[in-house]
Amino acid sequence: MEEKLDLLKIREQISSLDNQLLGLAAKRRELTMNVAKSKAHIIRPVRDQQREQELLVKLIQQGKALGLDAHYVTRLFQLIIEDSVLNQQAFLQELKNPNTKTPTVSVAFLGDKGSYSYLASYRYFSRRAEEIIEYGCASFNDILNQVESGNVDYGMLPIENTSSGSINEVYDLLQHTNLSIVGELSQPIEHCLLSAGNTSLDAIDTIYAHAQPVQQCSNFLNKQSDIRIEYCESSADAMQMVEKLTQPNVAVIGSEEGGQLYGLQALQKGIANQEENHSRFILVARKPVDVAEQIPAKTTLILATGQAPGALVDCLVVLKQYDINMTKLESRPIQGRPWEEMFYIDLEANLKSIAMQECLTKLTELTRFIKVLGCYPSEQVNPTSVPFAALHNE
Ligand SMILES: C=C(O[C@@H]1C=C(C(=O)O)C=C[C@H]1O)C(=O)O
Repeated sequence: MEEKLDLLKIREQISSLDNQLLGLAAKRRELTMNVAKSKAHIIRPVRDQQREQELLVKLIQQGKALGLDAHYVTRLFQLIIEDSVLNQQAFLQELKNPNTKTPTVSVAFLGDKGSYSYLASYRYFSRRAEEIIEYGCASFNDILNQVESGNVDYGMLPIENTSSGSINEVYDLLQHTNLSIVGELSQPIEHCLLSAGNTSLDAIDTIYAHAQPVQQCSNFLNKQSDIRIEYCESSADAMQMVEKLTQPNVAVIGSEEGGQLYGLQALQKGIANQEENHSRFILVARKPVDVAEQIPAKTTLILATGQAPGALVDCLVVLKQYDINMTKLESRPIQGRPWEEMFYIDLEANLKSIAMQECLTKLTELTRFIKVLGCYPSEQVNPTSVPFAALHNE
């Protein structure tokens, strides 16, 4: 009895401390927003990795004195710093594009509540809007139509995945749209096998899923004998189906978080081929945005070269001349022109920079067709590493 009372008391103390930690995290966030305001005036980059490293080394030392291990302190503060950087970026981006700041945004995404695109939309706008008007669509094409027609403000589209690669259908649609890419988001995709009610993996003979998760979980699926795959238009459709059927022999591939919206439970977690399974999403809108100078920017181009030897190399040499790093190069066939390719290129550059403008002029001379799909803030915040000595007591 005494032990039980003690447990309650200790838990109360823990909860009270957790609440204080949250209060401190909120205060820290407020201070970093003041830092962002100062950077807006003096035009300094949001990221200062030297300051981050100094901060981490000091915190590791202070943590050690309190009995906290170096890896724990590092991970904790890398997460806090990532949040700080992304919030500062969102703030400066709004300052640069005041017309895009609205408390309510309407977003088109694939599927219904609980789809991966739905979760990505909420995550992206959590720092940027107070309310989302959801617009679930049946296809990628429909998402673009909804934005193009002015029915919704934004469209969220998956573009690539660390297991299954590029999403070709989205690349092909981008060739013909007038929309601009205005943002990106990388989201961990944690596939689970979900079911309605009590059942076991052995009892499952039918799995409902979208084609992308099926590809990304092929190793797990190949190991299951006598399983039938029922393809659905989105993971949300698949989850709705399994919720409706409520049978012990059916399951669905989806996220645990999304499955909760349909009362589904995880029979098995982490079923993707790669443990680190991430998808990159792009956000499209009718008007392009300018990226604040303090933020690392990406520019996406599509271009077609002539059929001459080394034509693509000539374009890449121009990038080298202007010291512009390319983070992705993808090629897709051009409809009606057999064996000719359209190249999609992601560059680490701000479209408004002198280097990028000069580079574009040169590329235009070298290509048959060139179009800027958009310039947007890079959301990739690679954690600052700490020196080996700081981590290992030296
Ligand atoms: C808050 C700042 O901006 C960024 C975030 C940091 C943080 O959250 O501690 C540290 C350095 C910068 O990368 C700053 O420059 O001080």
